[in-house]
Amino acid sequence: MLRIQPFRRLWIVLGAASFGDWLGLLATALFAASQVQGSTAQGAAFGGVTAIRLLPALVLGPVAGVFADRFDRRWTMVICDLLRFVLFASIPLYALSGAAGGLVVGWALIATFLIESLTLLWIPAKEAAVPNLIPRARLEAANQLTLITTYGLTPVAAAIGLAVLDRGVRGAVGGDLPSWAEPAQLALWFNSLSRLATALVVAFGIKEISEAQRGEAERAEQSMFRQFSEGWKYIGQTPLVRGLVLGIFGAFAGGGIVVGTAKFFANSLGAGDAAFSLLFGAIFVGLALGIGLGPMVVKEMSRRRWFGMSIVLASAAVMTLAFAIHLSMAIVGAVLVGAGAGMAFLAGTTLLGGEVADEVRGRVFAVVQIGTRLVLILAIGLSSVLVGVGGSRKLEIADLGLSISSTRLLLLAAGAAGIFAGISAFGQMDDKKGVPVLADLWGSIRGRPLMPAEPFVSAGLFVVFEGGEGAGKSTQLTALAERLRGQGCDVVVTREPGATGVGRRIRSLVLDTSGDDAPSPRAEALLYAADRAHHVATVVRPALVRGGVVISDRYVDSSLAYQGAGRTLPVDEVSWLSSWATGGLKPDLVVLLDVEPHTGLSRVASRNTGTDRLEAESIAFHERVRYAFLDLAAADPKRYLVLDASRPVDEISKLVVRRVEEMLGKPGGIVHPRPAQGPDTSVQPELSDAELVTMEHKT
Ligand SMILES: Nc1ncnc2c1ncn2[C@@H]1O[C@H](COP(=O)(O)OP(=O)(O)O)[C@@H](O)[C@H]1O
Ligand SMILES: Cc1cn([C@H]2C[C@H](O)[C@@H](COP(=O)(O)OP(=O)(O)O)O2)c(=O)[nH]c1=O
Repeated sequence: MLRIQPFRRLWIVLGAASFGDWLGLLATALFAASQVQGSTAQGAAFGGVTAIRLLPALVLGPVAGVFADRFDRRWTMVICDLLRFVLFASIPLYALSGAAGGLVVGWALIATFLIESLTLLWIPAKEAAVPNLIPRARLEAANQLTLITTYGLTPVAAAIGLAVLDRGVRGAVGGDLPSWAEPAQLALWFNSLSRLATALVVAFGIKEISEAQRGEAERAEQSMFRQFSEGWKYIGQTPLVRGLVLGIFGAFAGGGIVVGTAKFFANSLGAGDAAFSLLFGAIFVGLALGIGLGPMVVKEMSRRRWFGMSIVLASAAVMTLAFAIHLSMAIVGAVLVGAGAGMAFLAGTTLLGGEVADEVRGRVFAVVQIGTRLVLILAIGLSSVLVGVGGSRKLEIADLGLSISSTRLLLLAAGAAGIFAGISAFGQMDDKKGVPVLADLWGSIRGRPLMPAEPFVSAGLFVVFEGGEGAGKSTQLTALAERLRGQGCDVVVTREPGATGVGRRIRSLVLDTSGDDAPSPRAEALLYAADRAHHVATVVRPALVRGGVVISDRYVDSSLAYQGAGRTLPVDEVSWLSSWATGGLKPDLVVLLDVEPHTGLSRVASRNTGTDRLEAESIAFHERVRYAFLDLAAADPKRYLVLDASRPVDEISKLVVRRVEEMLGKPGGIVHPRPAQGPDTSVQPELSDAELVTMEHKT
């Protein structure tokens, strides 16, 4: 990642800036703690600072994103940072000037307000710019790096730095610090300088930010108000963005409730302040695990699905907290809450960056940023109030001796609400509709995510004949086709391999070769799959769409039996390959003509057409093939008609015809099987421009 120069530069300066921010936060906290006594006063101080941090969001929030989309993002960032440089430095400078304490505090509050306002303009510009600096496929890794730096490395470094600084300086000067060297002051100096550095680096070192920003012309044309309303329209009308926003807000509301109730929750476990810190630590460990290891676990899973699932995981973990009766349970729950939240955070940021078009990205990020602040603070505030009001009351459930505290009820409710938000977000943005969720998750973890079935509506009937050599497939197939044609059906008779031009060439590659020329087992499997892919795309699907009856001599099961059982390739891999080739198309009916290999092979021999490469295999090979077919039929009996192929031709064909006519005659038609699933070919779907941005530009 760091080999991409503009990104590297941005990462370094942002790391430094984030270090400064954390330093400032910690130092301010230290400072505040030493200044005020008692929980009420601390609460008031907290409230005051919170209000100051919230106010800019309310005032500036609506336009912050328009700024990032309308103006050059590089200059937006540079100007904001230069102003922040001045503002940060002004606080300790003013203090040094010897002004009265009250005035210094007053100016600190005003400067904080201004700095926060600038931050609100700066963040959407930065967030919207980053995706343009990196290839889409690397965006997730970039986000991982940034999130770990911002929430993992720098806060720890800041805490250590502050402790060392404090001790070191105090030790050196023998206890009494000159005022300029107080940690809070030093943090402000550092902050100020890091902002200057960021401004310079962005201005001179990352010109790419301006170059990559598109939509120059229309930015100037549209009025700001128009851009503002279009941004909202885009968010409201694009299911992906709607889902993301909903999910992120849900997650933050849940997180807020957890934070708001944490103190009481620790008490309800009968553990003290140490438990409180442990639980918080556990959440952080979980966050780090989720962000650091999440992508490795789910591998190629659809990021849209991962996002929804992570929110459900975090919320379910919040619910388990409600039932935790022991600290150890609560810690496991807290790790899971963190892991789910971390994964959702990573997936969400990556989706926002990668799938929201450049022109509106700033506005979308602004809404997310400001919305999350509001939701978080509301949730923390409301839940602390609720817990405070209801905390003392405990409902004793009869003889069980269980008690329900309002803390736990709140956690339960938060978890339930989060699950609801996760599921609705999932539904809004699912890019693999119809693919079972748990199977997809399991497949992804094993490195083989399932594939969404190709959109396709079959109006016809797809019948496949399977069986060993000489079982009588061609004979029966011809009989069935004649019968149906006689009834006026649109019948397409086809076969694998070799029904198409491409297929005929593949067929001769795979069957007419021998010795050193013969394809190896894996090559053979791929050749059959290639034939099948082309066959399905050009013959089978079009006929089915038209409403025809397609009758095929062999299909997927032959690969499973011959290449899987016969050649002993892993059957699930062969199956996966076939469903990739066919886009998941399954037959409506498989007629399996079961025959002893001896019988079948002797019929073929008496046909006197010579033997192909597979017919020439050993009897043991053909035995394996036969039992593989029978196993497949046993696993899905409804879809198979297994017939004893040693019976006379007419007897067999009567049974086949009866079954097919039954299927065709049923009012309501045929119940098509659910498509088979194979590998996911659309991991991060490259959306077309039309999907990417659905804003019309009417003049
Ligand atoms: N039920 C049956 N009983 C006896 N012989 C059969 C039967 N079905 C087919 N045959 C004969 O067996 C040979 C192979 O049949 P064919 O339909 O070509 O099998 P496949 O297509 O499965 O290889 C042909 O000569 C055919 O006439
Ligand atoms: C479709 C398919 C066929 N085969 C083999 C089975 C057959 O031996 C051969 C060709 O099948 P087929 O055309 O049915 O030959 P025949 O008319 O002699 O029965 O290809 C596979 O091994 N895998 C496959 O996926």
